[in-house]
Amino acid sequence: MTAGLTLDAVTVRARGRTLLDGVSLHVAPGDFVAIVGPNGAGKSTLLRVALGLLRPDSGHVFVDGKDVAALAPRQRAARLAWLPQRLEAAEPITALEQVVSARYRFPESRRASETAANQALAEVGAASFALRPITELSGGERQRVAIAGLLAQETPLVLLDEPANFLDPAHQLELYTHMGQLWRSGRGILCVTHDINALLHTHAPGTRAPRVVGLFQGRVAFERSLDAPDLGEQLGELFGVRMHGTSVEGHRIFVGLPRSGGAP
Ligand SMILES: Nc1ncnc2c1ncn2[C@@H]1O[C@H](COP(=O)(O)OP(=O)(O)OP(=O)(O)O)[C@@H](O)[C@H]1O
Repeated sequence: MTAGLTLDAVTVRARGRTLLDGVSLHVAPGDFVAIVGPNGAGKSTLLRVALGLLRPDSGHVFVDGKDVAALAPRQRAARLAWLPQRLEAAEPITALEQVVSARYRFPESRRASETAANQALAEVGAASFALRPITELSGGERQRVAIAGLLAQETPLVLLDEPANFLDPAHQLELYTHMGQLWRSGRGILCVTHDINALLHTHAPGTRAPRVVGLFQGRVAFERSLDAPDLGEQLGELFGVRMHGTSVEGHRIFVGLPRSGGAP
């Protein structure tokens, strides 16, 4: 059995268009894989197919060696947690209730679910609004409640679609630091992001860096370590800009500049 998430030559078509074209990818326990790419490249589609929400037209998705489509909902919930890009309009349940529901797969008492949910809410700094209806929370507060749900689900694989959406800079930093801790605790993390620089918060300089996969028009354009010398060049190609790398406190950060070198 191959542990983790495997996409094997996955192709997805919709309305006569190819959204993913022969994508192969493996996220093992203890891997942090960031997916980057222009708008419409197929990043969210890749996550949806990995979760079994979308069936590939060809190719396969395996979770711990089993076809994701063959997993019962509880089995899937035991292995994969997902933070979607857009949080759906919700019922006015409390934040605590939402996080408790993320534990439905556990055969445990209500009290045990609430204890775990309260702990997860505290970890993301959301304890103070645990009893407020989620429909009354700000975008960033709701995002933190959703992240608490991910933590409470306690899965070996965590799939994130632009997790820093709506978060202010302090909470973005906290979020990526937290994801780095989850990664080092042995989880496999697949994270779609537009902010390559936010990834530096996942690890200390000189320690193992996340892998970065560039997606372009449904195909894998490159796969590199975040500290690869030519990553700026690859990112520049991907986004059609110049990516200037500069060092800050031992981390390399990237600044996008126009190709011509003139003013934007
Ligand atoms: N159900 C669908 N039917 C037809 N086209 C779709 C469908 N879902 C997505 N698409 C198209 O597939 C392409 C990839 O969409 P996807 O949401 O995966 O992109 P993305 O890389 O996540 O983009 P963004 O950075 O803007 O979030 C887009 O052009 C989108 O319009």
